Amino acid sequence: MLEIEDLCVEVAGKSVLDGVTLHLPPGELHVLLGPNGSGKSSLLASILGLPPYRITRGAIRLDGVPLTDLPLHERARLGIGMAFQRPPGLDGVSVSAFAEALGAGETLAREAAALDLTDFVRRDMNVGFSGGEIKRWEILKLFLQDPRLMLFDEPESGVDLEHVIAIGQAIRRMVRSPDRQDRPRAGLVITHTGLILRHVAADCAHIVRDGRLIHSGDPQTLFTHIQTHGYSVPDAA
Ligand SMILES: Nc1ncnc2c1ncn2[C@@H]1O[C@H](COP(=O)(O)OP(=O)(O)OP(=O)(O)O)[C@@H](O)[C@H]1O
Repeated sequence: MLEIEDLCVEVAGKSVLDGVTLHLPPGELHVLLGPNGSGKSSLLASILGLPPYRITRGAIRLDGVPLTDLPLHERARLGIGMAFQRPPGLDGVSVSAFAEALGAGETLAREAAALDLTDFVRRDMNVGFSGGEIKRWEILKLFLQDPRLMLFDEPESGVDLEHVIAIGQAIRRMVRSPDRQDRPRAGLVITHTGLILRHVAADCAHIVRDGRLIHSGDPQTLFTHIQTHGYSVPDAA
């Protein structure tokens, strides 16, 4: 599904990713762990094609299709979607109008209830939403967009414990189910707190440090290791 090979990325003249290789098979959910400023969000932004991240070496492929020269809108058309950490408010674009434009009215009714957002459907997207409400809406937005490759930037940060369960279950439901064309999905989740790990049944975790992917392994084992030893390579700890 997603293949990242030897990826090097610069932003504002500074190297933020240095030789990252990561393979995400169809149907799987992987987790990115790492200290602040290590390059996790830069990796998601580079997959989606957000400016100002500049790929200087390496490749990103979705089902064998090279992405590195494609603009953001073409990557979105190929089926890449992201739940953003700090999305802007969109005055004049209501949640229900957005869903209708995507032909996803039924999905909105069903998933808004699951994410406790039923009362939000007439409101403008992210306008006046609290921090936790934004996080839930970003998950619901992905249900409406129906991407194949789902990127989640800290989906549970600032979310109360009850809604972390709803978000985790929604992520699991989305990633484990096929898209509307019956194709398998895959997901990549950034987490600091690890709370989401209890609910998403991740297949693999990767530690990113100083722009490098330094270790991959079982998510719960790596998270327990980090809580005790920090973001070191487990074998060397
Ligand atoms: N637009 C930008 N301009 C300048 N520096 C940037 C820009 N975007 C990212 N960086 C820098 O790149 C480095 C990696 O940032 P990134 O957001 O990818 O880290 P992160 O691992 O997601 O961190 P956190 O856990 O704090 O969210 C940081 O030092 C950051 O300041």
